[in-house]
Amino acid sequence: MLPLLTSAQIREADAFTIASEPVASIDLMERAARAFVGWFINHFPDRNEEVSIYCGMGNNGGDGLAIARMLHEHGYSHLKLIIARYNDKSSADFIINLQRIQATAVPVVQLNKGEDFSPESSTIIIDALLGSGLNKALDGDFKRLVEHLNNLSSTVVAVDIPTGFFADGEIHQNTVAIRAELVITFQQAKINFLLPEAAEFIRCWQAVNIGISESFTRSLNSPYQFIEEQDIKRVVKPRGRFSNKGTYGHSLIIAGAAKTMGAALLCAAGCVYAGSGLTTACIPLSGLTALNSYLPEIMALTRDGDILPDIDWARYKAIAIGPGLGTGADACELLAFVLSNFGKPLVIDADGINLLANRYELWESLTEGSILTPHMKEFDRLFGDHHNWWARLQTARQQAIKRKIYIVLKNDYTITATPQGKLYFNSTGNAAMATGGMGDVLTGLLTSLIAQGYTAEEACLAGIYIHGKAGDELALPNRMNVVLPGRLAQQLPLTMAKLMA
Ligand SMILES: NC(=O)C1=CN([C@@H]2O[C@H](COP(=O)(O)OP(=O)(O)OC[C@H]3O[C@@H](n4cnc5c(N)ncnc54)[C@H](O)[C@@H]3O)[C@@H](O)[C@H]2O)[C@@H](O)CC1
Ligand SMILES: Nc1ncnc2c1ncn2[C@@H]1O[C@H](COP(=O)(O)OP(=O)(O)O)[C@@H](O)[C@H]1O
Ligand SMILES: [K+]
Repeated sequence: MLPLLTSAQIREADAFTIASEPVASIDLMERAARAFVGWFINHFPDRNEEVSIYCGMGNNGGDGLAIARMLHEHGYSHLKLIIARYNDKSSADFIINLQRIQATAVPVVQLNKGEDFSPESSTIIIDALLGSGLNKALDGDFKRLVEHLNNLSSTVVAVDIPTGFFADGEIHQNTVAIRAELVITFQQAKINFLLPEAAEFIRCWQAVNIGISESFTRSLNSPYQFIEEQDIKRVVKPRGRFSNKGTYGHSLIIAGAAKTMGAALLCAAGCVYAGSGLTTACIPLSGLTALNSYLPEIMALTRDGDILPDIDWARYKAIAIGPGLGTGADACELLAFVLSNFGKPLVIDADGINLLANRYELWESLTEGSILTPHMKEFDRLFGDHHNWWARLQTARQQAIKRKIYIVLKNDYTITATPQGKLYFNSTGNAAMATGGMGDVLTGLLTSLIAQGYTAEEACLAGIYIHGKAGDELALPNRMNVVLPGRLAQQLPLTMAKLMA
């Protein structure tokens, strides 16, 4: 698990590393610049390309100066350095690096307050204007310069953070920040890189290690954590010898309606392919033929109008409710019936969530440890409108703590909020998975893991990781534009086996 830090915590971790390693801050800057240059050279190996490096006067600017010097040493022959002298103070390490670059042949241009910009012909721009020291929205000269740079057709590579983009906290709709093709960021992704508001400013990012103290970083006990493959490998367990279907639990999927049977089928598929020993689907009678022909492995418990199904609660180790269920009175009665009788944590998705949003009294019977898997719209239906993702994160955290539940907020980087107040960001998955029914497969997968004896937290973290990883395995090597949910379900056994190896 990689802890993700706020800007304030990053400053603390930098200071701790400087004092305890010990390393002089100018040498830490040198390390950061070297790490940046390593990646830059890999991506842009042409030494004849015109590169302009825009520097502020703080440490981000100091990095830019060191980067320019190193690129010069690596033979980049068309470098230009532009220093935006918009602040009254410069940092000590900026001044040292300015002296070092002035001893080279790299041309340096100064931009003073209010001054017009000279034409820019470079194909690559390195943005080292402002980094994690950003303390207010851009205005005045910085705003003008960033807008000017964004209007060019050059490729922008940002140092640590695109200038104007806050590393954490709310991103407002009218934010002005550098639009970077690539951000080479120090030590760890910044929290806001993982939220959808980043899409406008960050095409892709790469974190480079600069040796910030890992033990100190962990000791900060950040609520924000980034899931790594090794975390999941530690959790998933291969099937044992002498095991049988009873070893891997019985799951019940309560889903589907006459015209949304597909949701029930996909959810059941996610469940059975993820290894549930037995899977029963509680579906309307009209869907029975479809179920039997799509997945003969699944047993059926049919529903008939508003008559509540006869569920033998003790048989099931895990129950999911919601995909394609509808939001009518029948569905609502059914949800209330399950909530008050099962007595164990549930996985609630889709219409199950919509029903909870409409009937707040149902929350009362929600068992602690249950898992809710809303996408953004379902989340806002449950907890009210949010104007940005940072606010949504805070609500997810508060609600997960208050109700002692797991909230899996689905997105590019799906976020799991836990009753302990952690927010885990998932790193797998891709846009080929943005297809109706994909969430149904995830619900089945989570239910399956619970039936197999994983804890709710293990099921959430491993489930979302495996789901995204299966999507990556299908889409990325074949450059597929779309992956269908049914195909993804079929991939799960292979994805899981690889993680268990
Ligand atoms: N502290 C360290 O040890 C390290 C820092 N590094 C670099 O240092 C950066 C942070 O440096 P700084 O803390 O000096 O901050 P920045 O270089 O991001 O910003 C410089 C100063 O600009 C001013 N400023 C902030 N927002 C502004 C705005 N909207 N308009 C005008 N002025 C504004 C602030 O006074 C701020 O301190 C990181 O992003 C990273 O690039 C790296 O060298 C690695 C090591
Ligand atoms: N761009 C993306 N990157 C990563 N994962 C994605 C992306 N788009 C969709 N997904 C995943 O696909 C699933 C979609 O779920 P959901 O919106 O509930 O779909 P549905 O309700 O149609 O089944 C989620 O698990 C989500 O994380
Ligand atoms: K920057």
